[in-house]
Amino acid sequence: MMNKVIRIGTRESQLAVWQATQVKDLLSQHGFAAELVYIKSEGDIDLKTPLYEMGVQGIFTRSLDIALLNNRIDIAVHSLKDVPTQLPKGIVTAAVLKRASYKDLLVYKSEKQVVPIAIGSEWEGEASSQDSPLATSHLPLTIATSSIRRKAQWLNRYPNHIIENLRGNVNTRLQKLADSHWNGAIFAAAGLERIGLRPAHSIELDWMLPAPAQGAIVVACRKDDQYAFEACHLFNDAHTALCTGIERDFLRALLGGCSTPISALASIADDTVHFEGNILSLDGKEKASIEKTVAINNSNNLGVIAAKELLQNGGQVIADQIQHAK
Ligand SMILES: NCc1[nH]cc(CCC(=O)O)c1CC(=O)O
Repeated sequence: MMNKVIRIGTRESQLAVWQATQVKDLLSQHGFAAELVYIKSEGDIDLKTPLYEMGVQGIFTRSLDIALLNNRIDIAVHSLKDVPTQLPKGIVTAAVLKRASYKDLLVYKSEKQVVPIAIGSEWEGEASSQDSPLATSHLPLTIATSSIRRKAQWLNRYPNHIIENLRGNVNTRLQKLADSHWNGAIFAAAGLERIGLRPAHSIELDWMLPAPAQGAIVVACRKDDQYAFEACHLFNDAHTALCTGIERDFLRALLGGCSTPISALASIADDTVHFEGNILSLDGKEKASIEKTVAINNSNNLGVIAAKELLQNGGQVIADQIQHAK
């Protein structure tokens, strides 16, 4: 059985291929042969069952889910933050890899103009914007991102700034920034660092809370494929799996898979889990936050409990607003 070649499905972007190669190397280190299978688009797939019946949802993960269910690949490698909280029927998580940087990163044009604002740690948006020299002394920046979470958090802090839309994979987005008049654009640090494209003119946004599971890679396999599951589970990182599980429980309990400015970060220190989460209105004007620390062996329901508390403390109003706007 050890000579079976595990087929690793990946999308074709540089980042996706890097992540899939990482999994291939891990399998190889554990004595398993594997090969990459490039899955192009949904168009070339022969499948009779309507997607909604299979519960296939995510735009980034759908074609790989279908390839898995059609037995064209044995495992699929995803950025966990792109994976809908509800996995399709018949697909399970085989491993979550040790998390890289969870942070959001601002790539900027002019250091002098942008960096003091990006750091901006001496004031907190609405709380003290009157007495902050930063809040009043700078011209509004134009920042590019297509993430409603990043947009809402930036506008919450800097209400007079301008957010421009920026789509595409990380390579395209960097090029678009270079060709634009924008002051900067926001990326996941992990995405740029993995493929060696983090520019020198970039800075981490320590005040910005990441997307649930940002920076973590997940391996999915068919539920009945014990061989693939056991092979990949050898490099499952228990702490990352626990933290991203809490973050995704929080997301699911708040608004299911809907596209909403929801952020979450769980981290482990000694024997405790620290959790921070928030939900913002689309324009960034409204914000509700939650923070909790519990013992690690008491953290099972932390995501759901934090979501419930957040809903009771201003989160529900914001969630309703967003549902209404749809
Ligand atoms: N939404 C696209 C996406 N999905 C995963 C990453 C980067 C890697 C990660 O966050 O794990 C990115 C790029 C980005 O957000 O800039």
